[in-house]
Amino acid sequence: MLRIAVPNKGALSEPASEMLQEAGYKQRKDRRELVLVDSDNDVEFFFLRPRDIAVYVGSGRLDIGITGRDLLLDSGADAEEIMQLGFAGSTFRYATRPGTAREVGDFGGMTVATSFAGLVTRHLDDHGVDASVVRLDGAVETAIQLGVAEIIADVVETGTTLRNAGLEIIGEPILRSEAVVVRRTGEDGEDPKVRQFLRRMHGVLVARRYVMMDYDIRVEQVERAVALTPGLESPTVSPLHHEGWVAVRSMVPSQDAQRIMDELYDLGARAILTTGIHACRL
Ligand SMILES: Nc1ncnc2c1ncn2[C@@H]1O[C@H](COP(=O)(O)OP(=O)(O)OP(=O)(O)O)[C@@H](O)[C@H]1O
Ligand SMILES: O=P(O)(O)OC[C@H]1O[C@H](OP(=O)(O)OP(=O)(O)O)[C@H](O)[C@@H]1O
Ligand SMILES: [Mg+2]
Repeated sequence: MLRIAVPNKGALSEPASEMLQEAGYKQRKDRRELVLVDSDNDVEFFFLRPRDIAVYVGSGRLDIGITGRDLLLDSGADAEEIMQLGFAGSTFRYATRPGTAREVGDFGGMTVATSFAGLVTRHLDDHGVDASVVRLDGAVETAIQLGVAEIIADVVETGTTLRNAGLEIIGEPILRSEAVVVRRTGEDGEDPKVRQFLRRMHGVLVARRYVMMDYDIRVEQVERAVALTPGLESPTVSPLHHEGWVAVRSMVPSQDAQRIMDELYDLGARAILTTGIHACRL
């Protein structure tokens, strides 16, 4: 049975469970459930604190886990990223009150407050900066107001939290993060259960990002139309009863679908339809 760690709280929890559900796995109905066996799929889910997931996986107690890249790197656990999941995207950045510092090189002798002490300590060392790091559990923005630190390092999505606290971002992102699947470093990449899990998750990503597009077009225009809808491998072109016309079927990125429909229409395509993809294996 494949043993998978899933975030039980926070920004990663709901989107991770939604994605697993779309991939056909059973998910918990009650947030207090800690372990869930999905015997149909031969999988056991362990709902754990996001910060602890890389530690469990790195210790070899669990096969794989879903966590944030920032949490994985902060943990220093013996685990590595094997797939990007495209949600909980954020940057990890330094911020301070205007006028305090302009770049990491100015932090010498100052104190940096963060919930990601591992990441920050490493980043300061890499830049040869001698600053102290104070580890806090969350809401680190307030550390500056209360005089605990001059600088903070925290997760930034829209930047609203920092703006509301009167802080400004300093320098380039320390890293760009998103939800990822992790596995113990150097584990066998060919484990069929893990491969199947990753294929299912990849199927969800593709189903979310693409729609199926169908249209009818005159034979003379097929090449130009197909250039607009090349699909992932090659579009299906079938004869129509109406002579001189063909039907084309192809996957297109959802975000481009309306523009492509307009362009196909201008080429003379008609009966242009898009339908959602429920699930897929490529
Ligand atoms: N606003 C956000 N947008 C995108 N990702 C976020 C956001 N806040 C946190 N994350 C991501 O969620 C993970 C942190 O999860 P964690 O549960 O520890 O914090 P949280 O979501 O802020 O919950 P908590 O309420 O416990 O602080 C990290 O990978 C982080 O990058
Ligand atoms: O850039 P923004 O869109 O404002 O989002 C980023 C904020 O969201 C998270 O905080 P959360 O609300 O989870 O509170 P926390 O500090 O207690 O973790 C994160 O820690 C940042 O503070
Ligand atoms: Mg938080």
